[in-house]
Amino acid sequence: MTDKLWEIEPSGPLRGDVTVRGAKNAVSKHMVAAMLGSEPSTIRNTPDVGEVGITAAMLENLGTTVERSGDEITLVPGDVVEPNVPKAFTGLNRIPILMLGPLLHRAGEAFVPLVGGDPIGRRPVDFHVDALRAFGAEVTLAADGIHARAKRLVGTRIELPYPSVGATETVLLAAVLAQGKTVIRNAATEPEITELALFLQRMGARISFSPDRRIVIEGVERLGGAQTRLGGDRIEAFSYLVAGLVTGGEVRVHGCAQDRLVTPITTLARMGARFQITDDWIMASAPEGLLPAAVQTDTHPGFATDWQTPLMVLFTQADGMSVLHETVYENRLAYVPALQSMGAEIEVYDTCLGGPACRYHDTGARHSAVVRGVSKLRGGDVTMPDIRAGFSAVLAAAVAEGPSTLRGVHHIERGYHRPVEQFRELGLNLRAR
Ligand SMILES: CC(=O)N[C@H]1[C@@H](OP(=O)(O)OP(=O)(O)OC[C@H]2O[C@@H](n3ccc(=O)[nH]c3=O)[C@H](O)[C@@H]2O)O[C@H](CO)[C@@H](O)[C@@H]1O
Ligand SMILES: C=C(OP(=O)(O)O)C(=O)O
Repeated sequence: MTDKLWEIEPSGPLRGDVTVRGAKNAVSKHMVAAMLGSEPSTIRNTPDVGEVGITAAMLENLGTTVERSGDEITLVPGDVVEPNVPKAFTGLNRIPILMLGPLLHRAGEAFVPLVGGDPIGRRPVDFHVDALRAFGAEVTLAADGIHARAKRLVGTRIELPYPSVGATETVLLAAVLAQGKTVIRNAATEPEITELALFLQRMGARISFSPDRRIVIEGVERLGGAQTRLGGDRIEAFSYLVAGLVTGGEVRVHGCAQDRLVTPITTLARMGARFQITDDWIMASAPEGLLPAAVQTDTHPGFATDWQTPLMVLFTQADGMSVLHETVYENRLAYVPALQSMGAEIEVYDTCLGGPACRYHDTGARHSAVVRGVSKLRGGDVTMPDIRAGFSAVLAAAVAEGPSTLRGVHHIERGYHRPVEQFRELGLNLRAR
């Protein structure tokens, strides 16, 4: 495949305003939830990203009508539901696995092809499969995907081995129309989970959050439609704040509430960033330079794994040795060689540095990094391996001396809202070809 490429010239400090919309993952998951309703649903503040097109095409194939108008998406569930997600969608994103529960409710059977998403670890779907079996579904794993069948899902008790975001969503989407009560223990608590649960509650679901990562769902007979406006993408918001800091500039991010960024704002403040925060925007600058830090990624409310890649580039510009311990995905540091090729002084280790041992100690996975700053980065010719690593490559190119060529731009376009326009507005000398 010939992919688009971006050419980036040194541009100096990035300054200005960026507005973020709902997150790519949140939009897709609300679209899947809308399949459960017997009336239309509308989602507002949706971004222009490749992910939405992929999910919309899947839903259209299953019999849901998807209408887009500006930042609004309306979903009209069809009377007849096609239970098979076409194999043409194999590997395009991770959303099909979330469709199993809704398809079982609507059609009594389902097939979803193998899911993809970013190549940042093994990313098995065993928690999803085990959960659906606990609801009484007959699930068969095939070489090309997953088949499932169930006359009626029945509420159950599920303890997730790890607070997986996707598996928690699978359980929510299966439980809301299941017969009886479902209790999820060790559930994920990311803001996207809350946002999805609120949407389902508007559709008529009975969901309560209990202490200690427990969610209780009482199944109902029918869900209606709902309308919502998505909260701003916390990954994108953080990434643009870092774009300002790493280049010695100052970016003001609109559209993402402070409560979605509590942990990383404090991380950046400890590194020397100064913040101005209002109800409408957040702005960060570091006029006196940046200090190093030790950060460990974690489930919410910890420091999210998706914030890790821009932080790594920021570490290269902090004055001293920083440490990063990635505990969510075993292979999320796979992009480091690209930064090294641009002059970043980063060493990766298979031990758990800068925090307690995680699931990956003793596995040989190279999931910790030590970063020496301040490094002079030089322009490079880099292929983006995934969405968040793609953004980090843009940041490295923005800081580098000399021009850079970035390939694999479709990764960024899968999830960032109009990135070329946003970066150009901030003053980045970016040519898209
Ligand atoms: C489409 C989407 O929403 N993607 C997000 C979602 O991914 P996703 O939902 O795929 O991530 P999970 O929270 O499920 O994964 C967390 C960990 O659990 C493991 N696991 C998960 C499920 C399973 O059945 N078995 C298993 O072992 C994964 O390999 C990983 O090590 O949450 C991640 C963690 O916040 C984010 O980085 C992704 O951007
Ligand atoms: C890992 C991500 O996405 P996905 O799960 O869709 O691969 C991400 O958004 O950072």
